[in-house]
Amino acid sequence: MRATAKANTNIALIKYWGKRDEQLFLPMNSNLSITLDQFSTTTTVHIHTDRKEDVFLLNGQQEGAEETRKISRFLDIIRKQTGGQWAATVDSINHVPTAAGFASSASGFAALAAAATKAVGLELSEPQLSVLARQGSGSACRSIYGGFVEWKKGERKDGLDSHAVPILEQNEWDLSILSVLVESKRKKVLSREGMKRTVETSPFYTGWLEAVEKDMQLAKEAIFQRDFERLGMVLESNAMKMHATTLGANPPFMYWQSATFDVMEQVQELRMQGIQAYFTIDAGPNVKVLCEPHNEEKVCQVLKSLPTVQDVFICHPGNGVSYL
Ligand SMILES: O=C(O)C[C@@](O)(CF)CCOP(=O)(O)OP(=O)(O)O
Repeated sequence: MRATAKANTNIALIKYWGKRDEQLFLPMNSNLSITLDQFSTTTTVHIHTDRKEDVFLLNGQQEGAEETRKISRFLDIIRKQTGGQWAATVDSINHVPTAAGFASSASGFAALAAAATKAVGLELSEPQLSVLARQGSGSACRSIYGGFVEWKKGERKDGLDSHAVPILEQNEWDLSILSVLVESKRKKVLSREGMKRTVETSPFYTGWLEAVEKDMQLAKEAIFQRDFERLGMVLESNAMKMHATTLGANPPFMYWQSATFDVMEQVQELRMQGIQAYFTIDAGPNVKVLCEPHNEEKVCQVLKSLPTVQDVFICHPGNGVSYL
């Protein structure tokens, strides 16, 4: 038995930042993303009943014990549902620009959830698939759907109501998402560690939780009204608030590096010139700049001209998980 699935990565516009349950990957707040049409993972899962050990191949190379254990822990969730004794060979290819600092855990676990359940004949609904992908990496639950996606935080302790739901299909509103790769000087604090430390030690975290629900409401209204300026203002403000929380953590940390500031300032300069562009930043120095398609070339050319920008990748809203 085998199956292949493809999932695109996604960019959060309203951030998932903090867990209320570390084991089940349950978020403190609802959040919102755009699934991209680039940066995908294609995963093939082969099922073996004559073997006990899982094998994990990433971009053609067999991964070591630590990475394979993460995959096995995830597959154990499915094994518990199917009951059967089986092992898997997981063969994943990440289609992300080489040396690009873009997280592929979102597309990786979404593709794995889809391919593995298909391979063992476990028919899940999209919400159930999203609940499963979430347990690999929280943001992966959003990549099950395309376009604009909301991850509802849910209230249940078992997390069955904490999954993504589609807000707008990718062909209902075209935007340009420019992924800006900047020089990266130091090892970043991984998002899982970053949000844990922030929740546990930052006095600014309660302010984040008070503000994010309002940001969600404003962002959804702007999306339904196709109001790019209003969406841009709230997504940029939300990213700033998320990163502000890390400054109050103990020990404090900051994801931004000098090149990050160069891009932020350039985006604000573009707005001074009347070009609507807004930025968001995740757990690293790279910046994602959003603009309307008619400004895409101009914004891309200006960003590429910055000496500390290494590359710019143009994306648009993409589709959800698919089976090949
Ligand atoms: O994507 C967002 O909403 C915001 C972030 O990217 C900001 F950095 C966090 C993503 O966290 P993820 O990698 O999903 O964590 P996991 O559940 O611990 O695997």
